[in-house]
Amino acid sequence: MNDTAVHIRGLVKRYGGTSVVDGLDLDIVQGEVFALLGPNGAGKTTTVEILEGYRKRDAGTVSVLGEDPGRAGRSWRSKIGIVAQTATDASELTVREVVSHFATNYPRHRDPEAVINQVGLGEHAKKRVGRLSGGQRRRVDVALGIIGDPELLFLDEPTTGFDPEARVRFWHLIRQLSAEGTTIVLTTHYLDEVEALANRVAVIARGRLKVVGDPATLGGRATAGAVVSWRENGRLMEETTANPDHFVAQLVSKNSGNVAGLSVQRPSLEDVYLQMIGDSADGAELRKEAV
Ligand SMILES: Nc1ncnc2c1ncn2[C@@H]1O[C@H](COP(=O)(O)OP(=O)(O)OP(=O)(O)O)[C@@H](O)[C@H]1O
Repeated sequence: MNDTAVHIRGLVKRYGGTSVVDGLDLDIVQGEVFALLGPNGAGKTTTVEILEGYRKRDAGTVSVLGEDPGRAGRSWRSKIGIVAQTATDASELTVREVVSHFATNYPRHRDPEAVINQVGLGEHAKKRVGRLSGGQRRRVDVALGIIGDPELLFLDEPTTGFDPEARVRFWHLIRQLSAEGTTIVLTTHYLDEVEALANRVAVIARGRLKVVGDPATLGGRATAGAVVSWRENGRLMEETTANPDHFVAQLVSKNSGNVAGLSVQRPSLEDVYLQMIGDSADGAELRKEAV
């Protein structure tokens, strides 16, 4: 059985002679939550829109659920869910009307009421979409993305504008969809979202793949040196060590089991991501912009 949901080899997209996607290779396995991470303008949305069949490529091979998105038809499209970066237009229709109407596009769709509740809009079902707040309207986008019960769901910066409670609720929904077998391609700038949701993450810069892997171990962060800190006689002490388990055991033993303010910190996903981006030309550009 072919368990590859997305297969990309040598993908190129050019605008005015500049390659904004520049020889990208990626494989996304069925059932995984796969995150795309990269600075503004890295080529993430362009790549995703090619995978969705909404942009033409200039070179390379692309297969999404076994078909070329540039040529695939209606039955393929009905297996794809999309939450695009640009939000749904303000509508005079109510949330319930919009979601129910959208459902009729799909041969096999979820129950509109259940979906409205899942995205946390149950008490706003009778409100016109145009009267919702920005974050609530974004939740309508998510509802429309999942109403067709997609096999593959593209989420392009889905939680922008969400309040913290809505984000946690959204994460719960994504985990639920993933547990049911939906493959999810998530583009986000929130590193905590990547850590909370993604099985694997690809870091893209200037249209090229820099690294792909498990967010927990990306860039060797799980085995990188750790900073152990603690308080001794009222002073803050710090030690960088490649073997924090051993160091902490010694510290605990030396202090008869009582170490004040003990903490062990390994590089965060943000640390390794910024390091990777900083190592590239994009980082140099970002630093230049920041001056
Ligand atoms: N239709 C277009 N015509 C010309 N250039 C374009 C077009 N669409 C995108 N680009 C350029 O391609 C590059 C990649 O854009 P893209 O939207 O894919 O980046 P991104 O990684 O999704 O960025 P962000 O994080 O800001 O959403 C950018 O430099 C952008 O200006």
